[in-house]
Amino acid sequence: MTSLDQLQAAMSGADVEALWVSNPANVRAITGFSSGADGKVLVTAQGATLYTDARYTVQAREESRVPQHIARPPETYQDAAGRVRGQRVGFEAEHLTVAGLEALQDHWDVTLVPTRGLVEGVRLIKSPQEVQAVRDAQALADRVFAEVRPMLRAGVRELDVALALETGLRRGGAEVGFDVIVASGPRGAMPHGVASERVIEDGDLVTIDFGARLRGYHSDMTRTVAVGTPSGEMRRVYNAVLEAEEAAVAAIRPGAKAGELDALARGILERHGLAEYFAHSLGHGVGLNIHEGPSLRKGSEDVLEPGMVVTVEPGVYLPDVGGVRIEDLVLVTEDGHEVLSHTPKERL
Ligand SMILES: CSCC[C@H](N)C(=O)N1CCC[C@H]1C(=O)O
Repeated sequence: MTSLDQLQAAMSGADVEALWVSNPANVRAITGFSSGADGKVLVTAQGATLYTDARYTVQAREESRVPQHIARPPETYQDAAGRVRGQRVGFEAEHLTVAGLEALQDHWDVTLVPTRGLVEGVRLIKSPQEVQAVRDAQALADRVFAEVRPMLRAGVRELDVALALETGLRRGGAEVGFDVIVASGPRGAMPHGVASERVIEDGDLVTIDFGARLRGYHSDMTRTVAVGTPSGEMRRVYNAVLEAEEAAVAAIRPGAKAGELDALARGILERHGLAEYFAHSLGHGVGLNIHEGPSLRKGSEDVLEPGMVVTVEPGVYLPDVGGVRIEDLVLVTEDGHEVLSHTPKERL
């Protein structure tokens, strides 16, 4: 759903006449072809061509918004060579492998120019259809969380909670967006504590971070829930994280500077003496990739615009003790924001 016109304008700004796109999500963004990992795109002033192989003839015809050329290397490169001879051709420096670059050098009579973030820049602002896909993915995740919430009790393995979430997402027609994080008790100190065999205990806080992928688009949400009564220390941590999260969400609007949102959340945790345990950024954009721009991190100069979809997910991680993270998925609107994740947050 990426606008080709916008991409061609970005290419001009980067002083390239053509662009060789190898990043799977970028291939999908330009063409709609869902097997982006088995495709490449050549964008020129005339338009875009999807290159993929004969396993995808029918699928590419059904899905792609741009003309397709079915071939395998080296024929792929030979066909593209004729379209770009003598030009300045950009390649995606952050994604093309060394072998991939060598293949271009071997087959093309062009000036190859490393580029960064051209397609990603266009992907920052979601179209209405893209927003709908993220919205639908999150609505499914909210429904699945509500179904699974009653099983969060002492005696249940983290793995079984993850399996129930995964099954719910799959039954709902989605893929599992990323490895489900279920981090209970002391494991909560691991921001990426994917579900383990640990058995949840009475008094644990359990951090659950999961998302659906629907029509290629992700959702992302974290809730930390109490099983029984957690310690006073962990309840204080929970309430501090909740305060930081709610304040940062409330500050989301067009023109907000991503670095300042991070600083706002970090400042609240600082007041609670917890900033040193906030071990990651405040959030990130979400779309075809679970992590994409804009970046809501310390020092980020990204500025929010309507149509961006971002997470707000402060966390505090106390080694050997436990952790808390609370995350909402938020759409930046013309006059502020809309929270897309509707799962209630516990008050401890
Ligand atoms: C591996 S995908 C993780 C999704 C999660 N919501 C997330 O983005 N984070 C959890 C810890 C911080 C943040 C991250 O930067 O990975």
